[in-house]
Formats: sequence, C-alpha cells, structure tokens
Amino acid sequence: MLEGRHLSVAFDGRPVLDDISLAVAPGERVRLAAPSGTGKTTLCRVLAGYLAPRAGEVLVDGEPLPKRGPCPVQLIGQHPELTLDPRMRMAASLAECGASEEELDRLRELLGIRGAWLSRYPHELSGGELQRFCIARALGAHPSYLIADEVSTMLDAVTQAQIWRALVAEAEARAMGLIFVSHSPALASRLATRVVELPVVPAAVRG
Ligand SMILES: Nc1ncnc2c1ncn2[C@@H]1O[C@H](COP(=O)(O)OP(=O)(O)OP(=O)(O)O)[C@@H](O)[C@H]1O
Repeated sequence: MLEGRHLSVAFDGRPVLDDISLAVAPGERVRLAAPSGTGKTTLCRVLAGYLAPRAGEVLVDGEPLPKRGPCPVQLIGQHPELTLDPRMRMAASLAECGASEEELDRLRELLGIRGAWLSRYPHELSGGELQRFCIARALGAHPSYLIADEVSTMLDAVTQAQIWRALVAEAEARAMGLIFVSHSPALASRLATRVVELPVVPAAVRG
C-alpha cells in the first residue's frame, strides 16, 4: 500500500496542499483530479520523494521511502527533457535504471524505442521519443508504484495509446499501483479504477 498521510505543502508561505491523505493499493489505477494549479504535480512530487512536505509522511507498506537505492515509487513527469542528463547518450541514461540487458530489450520493444536512438543525446530526440525513455527507465527500476503526471500531453493520439497500453499492461502484470494525472477526460475514464478529487485549498487557509 502507498500512503500519503496528512500531507501539507506550502510555497513561499502559501499553502498548496493542506492535510491531504490518500492510500493506493497494488494494482489500482488512481486518477488525481483537480482544477489547474490545485497541487496535483506537487502531490505527485511528494509521493515520489522529490519534495519533502512541511507536514505528513509518505509510506510504502508502512515504511518511509528509502533515502538510498531505487525508490519503490517512480515518477514520470511532463518534461522528459528536464529529467535526462544532456551530456549522456540515451543508452547510458537507460542503463542507469539498473535493469538487466534482457529487461531493457523487453522495455525497448514494449515502448517502441528504436535502436538508432540509443547512441543519440537527449537534444537529438523528439519529446515523445524522450518520454519513452523516461517511462522505460521508471519501469526498469521495478517500482511498486508508478506516478504518471501528464506523461502523454505532448504526444499524438497513436503514440499516446501505445504508451498507455504499455503502462497498463505492465501495471497489471506486476500488480503495480498507478497514480496518474491527465486532462483528457476520455483517457482518464478509460484508465482509472478510482478517481481522487483534490480539494482546492480555500483562500482563507491560503492567506
Ligand atoms: N516550486 C514552486 N515554488 C512556488 N510555487 C510553486 C512551486 N511549484 C508549484 N507552485 C505553485 O503551487 C500551485 C500548485 O502547482 P501544481 O503544479 O502542483 O498544480 P497542478 O494541479 O499540477 O496544476 P496543472 O494542472 O496546471 O499542471 C500553483 O499555484 C503553482 O504556481
């Protein structure tokens, strides 16, 4: 079980998340829904250990996220170009996730990553091509929970469908919990097994 307990976050003294709790079970596909600017990305970052909340805790099977080693919660964001080291060729970036060669071959096949892309640098690939690498890296780290924050916003419909097919197949095969943010109602209703509505922090609390 992935749990966020009583999470609060403020930026420059302005509360964005106020006492949010949620729990996601293995195999669930939970959509985080809320208006733009409400704190969905912020919550994703907290749940994956990228951002420390000012109050509350994140637990996986009752334990805090590890400080070292592969994180059981992997986050894929909206900006793959910001995630990858611009000085590393894609093959090296992909290998960083620690998966075996056999597993990397399988993930490349699953996500339609072409062999010719491996010797390139990030700036020599399109956003959609880069995103496939980010997804492969996240899956290669064998997370128990995967958070996908608007991962397919920049992709055409065919690529979007291919990537989501792959993500759902992996999630089902591994009983991996999936938390996702998508502004596409059609995609969201097809994928989600549950929807969590994030409350808008009222102005009185925001100050
Ligand atoms: N590092 C930061 N410093 C200051 N404010 C921030 C920071 N990150 C996010 N915010 C603010 O926190 C609020 C929530 O942002 P967040 O990106 O989590 O919203 P969101 O629900 O994901 O929005 P969208 O649907 O538009 O992507 C916004 O008002 C944003 O401007």
